[in-house]
Parts: sequence; C-alpha cells; structure tokens
Amino acid sequence: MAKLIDGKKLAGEITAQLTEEVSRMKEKGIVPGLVVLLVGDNPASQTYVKNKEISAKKIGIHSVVERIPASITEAELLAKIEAYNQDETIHGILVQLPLPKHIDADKVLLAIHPKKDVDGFHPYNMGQLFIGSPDKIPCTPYGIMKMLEAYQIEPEGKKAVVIGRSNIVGKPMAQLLLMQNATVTMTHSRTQDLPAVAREADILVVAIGRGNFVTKEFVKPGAVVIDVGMNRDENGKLIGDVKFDEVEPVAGFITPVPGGVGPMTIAMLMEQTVANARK
Ligand SMILES: NC(=O)C1=CN([C@@H]2O[C@H](COP(=O)(O)OP(=O)(O)OC[C@H]3O[C@@H](n4cnc5c(N)ncnc54)[C@H](OP(=O)(O)O)[C@@H]3O)[C@@H](O)[C@H]2O)C=CC1
Ligand SMILES: Nc1nc(=O)c2c([nH]1)NC[C@@H]1CN(c3ccc(C(=O)N[C@@H](CCC(=O)O)C(=O)O)cc3)C=[N+]21
Repeated sequence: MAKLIDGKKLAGEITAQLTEEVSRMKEKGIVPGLVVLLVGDNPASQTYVKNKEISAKKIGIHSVVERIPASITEAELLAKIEAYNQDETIHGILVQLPLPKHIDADKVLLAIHPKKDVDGFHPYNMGQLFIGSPDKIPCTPYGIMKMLEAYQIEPEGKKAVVIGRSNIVGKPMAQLLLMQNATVTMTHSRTQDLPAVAREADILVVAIGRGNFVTKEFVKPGAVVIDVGMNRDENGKLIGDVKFDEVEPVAGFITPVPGGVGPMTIAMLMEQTVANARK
C-alpha cells in the first residue's frame, strides 16, 4: 500500500509558521496584503477563492477579494490592476483564471507588476524560472516540490514524467524537477502509448483535468504519484485525475484529492505574499 502524502497537514504546518511570522511583522507595523480579482461567476473558481480567503484570514494577511461582473472590459480590468500595482498596502495580486473570452489573459498577466505576481505567471517570472534563477514560482508546482521535500523524495537522478503541459502546472513542474536533476519527460494529448511512457516514471505528476484518467496500467510499482486534477464526478463529488483506489495499492507514495495538492497551492500563495511583504 502507498504512503499517503498529506498535503492538507503540511499546508497546515506552513500556515501555522506564517501566522507566527505575520504576527511578528505586525509588531513592526507591516501587514501583508493580497488582492484576488475574480471575473465572472465560474463556480469552480468561487470555491478556490473562498479557500484562499479562509487561509489569508487565518494567517492575518489583509485580504481583498474583488468579485467583478463578466461584463467588465479589458481596459477596465487593466486599470484596476494598475491601481493595485501602485497600492503600497498590497503585496500580492492574483487574477483568477480562466478569464472571460473577450479578455486577453496574456495581456492581463503582463500588466501585473512582476514583484506583486505571487502566482508566478508573469512572463518575466516565468523567464527567470526557466533560466534557473526563480523568484516567484507558480504555486501548484512549487507546492508539489515542497511535498516531495517533506517526504524526503529526492528527484535527483530519478525518471520523472509530467502529464499535461499547461503554463500554470505542467511546464513549470517539469522545469522544477529538472532543476533538482531529475530526468524529465513531458507528455500531452498527442503522446503515443502514454501508459507505457508513464510506467517508466519514478515520479509521476498528473495534471490533465480528466477524472480517474490514470489507472494502474500507468504506474510502475513503488512510483510516487502526484495528482493535480480537480474534477467533479456525476454526483458532483471532487475527484482527481488518478483513479485512486486502483493506483494506491501499486504506488509507493500518492497524493489524495481533496487534501493533497490543492491545500499546498494555497499555502504557497500565502508564503509568496508574506515573503513579498518581508522585503
Ligand atoms: N490543485 C490545484 O491547485 C490545481 C489544480 N488544477 C487542476 O489540474 C488539472 C489540469 O489543469 P491545467 O494544467 O490548468 O489544465 P489545461 O487544461 O490547461 O491543460 C491540460 C493538459 O492536459 C493534456 N491532456 C488533456 N487530455 C489528455 C489526454 N487524454 N492524454 C494526455 N494529456 C492530455 C493537454 O494536452 P494538450 O496540450 O496536448 O492539449 C494539456 O497539456 C485540472 O483538473 C485543473 O482543475 C489546476 C491548477 C491548480
Ligand atoms: N490565477 C490563478 N491561480 C491559481 O492558482 C489558480 C487559478 N488561477 N485558477 C484555478 C486553479 C485551481 N486552483 C486550486 C487551488 C486550490 C484548490 C483547493 O483548495 N483544493 C482543496 C479543496 C477543494 C474543495 O473542497 O472544493 C483540496 O484539494 O483539498 C483547488 C484548486 C488554483 N488555481
């Protein structure tokens, strides 16, 4: 049976440390501030934003959530971002993705000041990551690296396979594993014989967005399986991309959904916001 990687517990420990640190910062008159801009009423986004709000409150981060109607124009949204770029009480700006179709997400991410880009999605921060000197790191892959570290899983020399090549998860994930000297294979929807490729992995990271897609045929016995997926089944229950009950007996380590990668993503967002206020 696989050992469970408890993201929720680890995120709780990180949150507790941040809470202490923020109370010390407040004695010096510093209050970390985070703004989340949520455009439209994507129900999935609402849950994430709610969890971020709860976590920020717990830590003592000044948290602003702007719920903006989908009818906002691109120019109006860019103006809001510019105002937060100038606002000294705000150390982190996050624009929840996806955005409505009439708004160019690339333009929006480019408008966030790289120093306040606690998501690590700005092309400057992405570039820094890919040349090997990161400052802000995309929170989901960053949280995954923290989980590996906490469970003493050493990527060096291991074969890592990443399924999914999005800018927010798959690509930065592969880069972080590469920086830790793993031998990394990136796979996607055009990969031929994906189960055979995945079966080579000592560390398998799955970020596809299809419930229960990864079955035991994808997993080498003893492998570390990290499930990024957040999907709803026919009953509305939250499920990962990995068929947990089937893979768990084969894997060496596995992350659950919920309680795995999700809480760590939020913890890293808080960490990068506090780090910014510290500077
Ligand atoms: N827990 C967390 O904190 C987070 C969870 N998520 C979740 O992770 C999942 C992935 O998110 P994200 O990276 O944004 O997704 P995207 O939809 O942006 O990308 C999905 C990737 O999966 C690949 N893919 C799709 N179908 C297959 C297939 N049948 N075989 C192989 N590869 C496939 C796509 O390939 P191609 O490029 O060829 O189209 C693409 O590269 C979602 O469930 C999302 O909700 C996302 C962010 C944070
Ligand atoms: N600019 C931007 N940055 C993001 O980081 C970002 C985004 N846009 N868009 C959407 C994805 C998704 N995402 C999640 C974060 C936390 C949970 C999370 O807290 N999950 C919990 C509970 C979920 C629940 O119970 O509903 C868990 O897995 O245990 C999930 C998903 C961040 N994303």
